[in-house]
Amino acid sequence: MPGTATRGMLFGRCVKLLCAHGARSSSLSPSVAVWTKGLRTPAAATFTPGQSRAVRTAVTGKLVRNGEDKKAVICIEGNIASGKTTCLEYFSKTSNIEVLTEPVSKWRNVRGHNPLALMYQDPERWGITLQTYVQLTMLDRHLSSIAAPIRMMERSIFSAKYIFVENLYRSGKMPEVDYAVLSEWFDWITTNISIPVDLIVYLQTSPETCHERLKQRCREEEKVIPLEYLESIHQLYEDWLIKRTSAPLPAPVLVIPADHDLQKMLHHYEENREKILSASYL
Ligand SMILES: Nc1ncnc2c1ncn2[C@@H]1O[C@H](COP(=O)(O)OP(=O)(O)O)[C@@H](O)[C@H]1O
Ligand SMILES: Nc1ccn([C@H]2C[C@H](O)[C@@H](COP(=O)(O)O)O2)c(=O)n1
Repeated sequence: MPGTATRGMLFGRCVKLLCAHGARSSSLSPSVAVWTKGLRTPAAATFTPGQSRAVRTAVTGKLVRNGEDKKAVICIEGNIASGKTTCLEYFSKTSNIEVLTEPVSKWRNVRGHNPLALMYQDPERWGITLQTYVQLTMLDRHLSSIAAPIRMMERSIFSAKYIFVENLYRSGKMPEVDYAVLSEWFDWITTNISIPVDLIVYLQTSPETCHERLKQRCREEEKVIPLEYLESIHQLYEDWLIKRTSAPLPAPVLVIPADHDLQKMLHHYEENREKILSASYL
């Protein structure tokens, strides 16, 4: 139909935009890898031996970033200040693992603006702004090329939506129209782009522990966070990853109790090393 863009055309434009942006000035990872739309029929796949970026297809019909779909993806999930960065730091010393922390520095400075601070100051006005940017930067994290065979990420595009956007909306701090627009974006992305996750590691803490660690970390923007905010985030995490009643799980969940002191936590990480890394055999 004249003037009507198909989904494929829309995606083509989207990828071209990302490429152009990456090449120009974006602080997002440059999108230079070859992309392909996964075909529904595996028999129709074309594969050129010896070319690392050869065209590959998937049975799902989703767009796949070539080569990256073979790597294991582990997402470390948990409340604010639960110890995710500390956990990633520990595993960063393991060869074969590339860790990708949450792009918080971008959320604190996008072209001179601080949407994280704005969101905490006035969530009704700035929640959509922050969460739109979080969604983009988390997608960029999921799709970035890495050299190692195992990708360990802090959080995911899934928790951004199922925990933080959901929390803003349910607490009445995000207007319904903002929630609807963010949901449309999220649904489009997850329907059309392959975002594989092999394992979720849930650092399970009490909100009180996080509150203490948050105060200790003393991030300027977060000084206004009350215990009740951490309780809401905790409840949403429990509903998603433990009760499994709220939103789809993108991967199996390994729960690590994380209220313990640092030394004990490092010991727990070591104890769970094999279970965590076994995600790469799946
Ligand atoms: N097991 C622990 N016991 C005490 N403090 C911790 C522990 N793990 C992390 N911390 C401290 O708590 C704060 C938040 O930890 P961090 O790893 O940044 O959490 P997250 O990345 O989940 O927000 C930091 O100051 C960190 O040094
Ligand atoms: N979708 C998201 C993700 C994170 N945040 C906030 C919460 C914290 O203030 C900060 C970083 O989180 P941490 O890694 O310390 O747990 O970003 C958010 O508002 N929305």
